[in-house]
Amino acid sequence: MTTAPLLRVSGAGIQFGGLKAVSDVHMEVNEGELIGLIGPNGAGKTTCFNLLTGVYMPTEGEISLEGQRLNGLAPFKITRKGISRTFQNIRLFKELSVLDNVKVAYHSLARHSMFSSIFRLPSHFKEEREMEQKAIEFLSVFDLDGLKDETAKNLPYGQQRRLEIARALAAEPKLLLLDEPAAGMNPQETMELMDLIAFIREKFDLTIILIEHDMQLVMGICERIYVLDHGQLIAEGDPNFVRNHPKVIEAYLGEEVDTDDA
Ligand SMILES: Nc1ncnc2c1ncn2[C@@H]1O[C@H](COP(=O)(O)OP(=O)(O)OP(=O)(O)O)[C@@H](O)[C@H]1O
Repeated sequence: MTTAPLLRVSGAGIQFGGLKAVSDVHMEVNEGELIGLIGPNGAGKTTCFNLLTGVYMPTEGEISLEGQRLNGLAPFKITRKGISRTFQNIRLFKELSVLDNVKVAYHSLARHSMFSSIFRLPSHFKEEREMEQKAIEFLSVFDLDGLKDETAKNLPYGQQRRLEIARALAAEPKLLLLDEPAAGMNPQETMELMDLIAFIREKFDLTIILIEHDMQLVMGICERIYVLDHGQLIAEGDPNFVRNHPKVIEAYLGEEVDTDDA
């Protein structure tokens, strides 16, 4: 018996004016997979994430999650359906506490009504308490619970990156999209982050797509990799297949890249 993929991207693309930033992309991602999305600068990786999360509406093709079409849905609706993400440039509420950053993400899913919030009904307080408890649990996974009252902007860079992932997870996604989560981290932080990604994938039953420039890192943890160049998929397969693919080698020529075994 074959099971349907969690995410299916069929010929998706987007055109900005005369520029086809992404074109005819096909992807099938199964539940539980950890997938790499790589490609040279400007290849269209972030644009793909923007298509998957409703930031941009595809001008061609179709995107579906668990068989449900996502084209045209607003980003918050797509989050509710189960896709959340982090950004290449960290996007936190910098003036809020670490805890509040995670709680804000919960609020987008909260069941309590505007009525119960405005009139401060018991159900409102109960849900608030539960939310806070859950937020602290999330923070502890990322070793940030001890910093819950710290203002987000005061965290060192590596911890801000981890907080961003915690926040994305608070939306209880099925599919987590990580856009260069290790950008700006030192090698030690990067190693720790990769362990953390492997850990949260198991703990929260996640499917993950990871954009990352560090090839060694991608090759080390991803089972399958999609490679984009000039907005088009040029290769897809396991790390070994991809690192030896002539089109991939050609696309990366001129870029400093280390494809040695991780
Ligand atoms: N809103 C937009 N309007 C016009 N062009 C855009 C827009 N968003 C992306 N592009 C173009 O689409 C192409 C792909 O950009 P994208 O940021 O997706 O690449 P990338 O692979 O993520 O690059 P990098 O690795 O440098 O982050 C680029 O040529 C970019 O200029």
